[in-house]
Amino acid sequence: MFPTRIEIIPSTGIVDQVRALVPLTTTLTMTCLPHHGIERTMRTSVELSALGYTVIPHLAARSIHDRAELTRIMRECDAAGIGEVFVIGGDRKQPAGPYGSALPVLEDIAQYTGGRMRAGVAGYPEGHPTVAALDLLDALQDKQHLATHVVTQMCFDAPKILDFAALLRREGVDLPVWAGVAGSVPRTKLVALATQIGVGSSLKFLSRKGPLARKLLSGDRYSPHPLVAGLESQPGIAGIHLYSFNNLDAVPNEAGLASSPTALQPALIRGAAREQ
Ligand SMILES: NC(=O)C1=CN([C@@H]2O[C@H](COP(=O)(O)OP(=O)(O)OC[C@H]3O[C@@H](n4cnc5c(N)ncnc54)[C@H](O)[C@@H]3O)[C@@H](O)[C@H]2O)C=CC1
Ligand SMILES: Nc1nc(=O)c2c([nH]1)NC[C@@H]1CN(c3ccc(C(=O)N[C@@H](CCC(=O)O)C(=O)O)cc3)CN21
Repeated sequence: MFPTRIEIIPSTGIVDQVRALVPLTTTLTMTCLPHHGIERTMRTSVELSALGYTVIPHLAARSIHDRAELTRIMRECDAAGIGEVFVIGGDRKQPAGPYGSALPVLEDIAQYTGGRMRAGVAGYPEGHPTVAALDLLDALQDKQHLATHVVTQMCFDAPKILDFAALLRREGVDLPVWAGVAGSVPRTKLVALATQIGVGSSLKFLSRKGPLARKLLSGDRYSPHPLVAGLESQPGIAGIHLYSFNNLDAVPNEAGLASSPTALQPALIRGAAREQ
């Protein structure tokens, strides 16, 4: 089984929800949305870290107000025992401060921490709605000496993720690739979220593709099970980054795990606890 990390959104009440449903040994990654800001990501990360979880805050470059804020964040990470962050450009149209993209944030983090902070960066197996594929590849090549791994944007197609990992190798990017996979969330919610983040067309394409693809989207909930199985059968992927969208509930009994694909999310959440 792949090592698995669970991405959560720092919504109100999430700390109690995580505490109730997710094993303490799990690695969690904490989204940074433009309307939340980084402070909320950091506050929730520090709280969960204090409870004993391994937490990876997302630092959206465009949401950082100034360099002093970044040094504050690094100090908070240090005090909380947080040794890894995920550095992303961010969805804010206009940067709040001096950082327009991930690279200068990675550079400052490396400088402030003497290279001790591990940092993930994003990869796009299906491209990006507004940034050209070559620009994204250039950016990855520029960032790789400061990064420890790549996490892929949500994608619904195993061959596309594997091809992307192979492309990175050919282009000289040797970082481990974690596959970004949507968790078991209600289908209508997934379609809305995928559209919002610019991967809606791949999801719609999937829904027209064939019996297996249709099965993924049939019923009330998306199931990541066939996608994860498709990745597991091939080399090239370091682990699963599960976009849970905070659907951490519905932990079934053990008997349900082997046969029910919708039970995969709880299985992955339990599996995530074995990453360490
Ligand atoms: N994959 C993920 O998990 C997430 C992806 N994003 C999206 O990813 C974009 C790029 O972030 P990274 O992959 O870290 O690339 P990056 O920050 O390394 O930048 C790569 C290229 O995209 C441009 N860019 C970055 N943010 C932009 C924006 N908001 N609008 C227009 N151009 C932008 C940069 O100027 C650069 O040419 C974000 O702006 C956002 O749309 C945001 C949050 C999470
Ligand atoms: N472009 C982009 N931006 C992102 O923020 C992002 C990606 N891509 N790809 C992977 C994940 C998925 N992300 C998301 C996207 C939307 C919600 C979401 O639930 N949005 C709710 C608001 C939640 C809240 O405010 O508490 C919504 O209704 O918009 C969560 C995580 C974060 N990441």
